[in-house]
Amino acid sequence: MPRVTPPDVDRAAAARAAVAARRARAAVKQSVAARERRALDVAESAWAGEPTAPEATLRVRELLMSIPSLGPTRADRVMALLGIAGSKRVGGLGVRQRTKLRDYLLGREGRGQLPTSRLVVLAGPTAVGKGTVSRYIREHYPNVLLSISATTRPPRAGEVDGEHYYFVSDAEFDDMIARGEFLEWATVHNAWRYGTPRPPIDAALADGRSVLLEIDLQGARAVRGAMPEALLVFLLPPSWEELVRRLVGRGTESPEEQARRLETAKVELRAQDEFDVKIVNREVGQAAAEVVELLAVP
Ligand SMILES: Nc1ncnc2c1ncn2[C@@H]1O[C@H](COP(=O)(O)OP(=O)(O)OP(=O)(O)O)[C@@H](O)[C@H]1O
Ligand SMILES: Nc1nc2c(ncn2[C@@H]2O[C@H](COP(=O)(O)O)[C@@H](O)[C@H]2O)c(=O)[nH]1
Repeated sequence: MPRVTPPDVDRAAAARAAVAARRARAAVKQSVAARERRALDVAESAWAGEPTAPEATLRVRELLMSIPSLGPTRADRVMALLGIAGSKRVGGLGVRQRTKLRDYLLGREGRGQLPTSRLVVLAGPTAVGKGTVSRYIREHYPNVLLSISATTRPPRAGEVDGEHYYFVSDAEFDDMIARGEFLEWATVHNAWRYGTPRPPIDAALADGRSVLLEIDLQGARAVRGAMPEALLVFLLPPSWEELVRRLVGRGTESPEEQARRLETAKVELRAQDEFDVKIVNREVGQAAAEVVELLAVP
């Protein structure tokens, strides 16, 4: 039997402590995984059983908070991202919300495979400030990847090709459609065509980087169809009167065009509940910060 000298005793104790710590960490991990699995089981049995069953009457917030790493703040944030109101009960969720919650809980189970990036789509009525908020993000958050659309509209003063848009001819736009290069495209305000090039988005997401698109309502709907995992954000004005003030104050449209856009805006505002998250653009910096926060995967 080898003699154990004092330094060896220290080393042996340290090794035993390290093994114990590893085991404790593994046990904690297992119990977290078990509680995540349990949260999913509770949700599934709520949806399979009676609406009055205890699982069904449980609030989604409480269900989420049964997961050890989710405190009240993170649970609220997850609910906002999933588009679930704070008061909702598990059994009261609609089909789409159930799918989102299920995907979220399933994603947590295999945390290793959970995506680290996200596609966020920012849309909203004309003149609400989509362009202004996007510009603010471009200037103040250089790490955010903003998709650059192609458009057949001519550049405005100060706009740079390849930075604000890819300014292309009608024929070039047709070619891009034919080559299947767009994630979505649309004719906006009955005037020019705009499209989101898909290859840079696929590359960024595969690389673990989130991407922000600032597009119109038709585009947002098309993205939802093509990539249901995208997060759709609707930018709202503080009031209808303020929206009119912004459109008229911008002074880039004729009175006839303003009237036409305001009619479209009424239709667009009615679509707000199709979106996962709503942000009111009261102050540009604040709205931009809220959008940027959504680009991080919780
Ligand atoms: N938070 C805000 N407070 C006050 N004015 C704002 C705010 N955000 C934007 N604006 C102003 O509102 C006007 C419209 O903004 P912007 O052009 O960004 O809208 P948009 O949603 O991109 O419009 P469109 O879809 O018609 O291109 C601009 O004059 C802009 O300076
Ligand atoms: N469907 C898409 N809409 C887009 C895209 N890029 C921009 N837009 C929207 O167009 C209008 C007008 O933009 P403007 O810069 O000419 O004022 C605005 O609502 C944008 O959100 C796109 O790729 N697809």
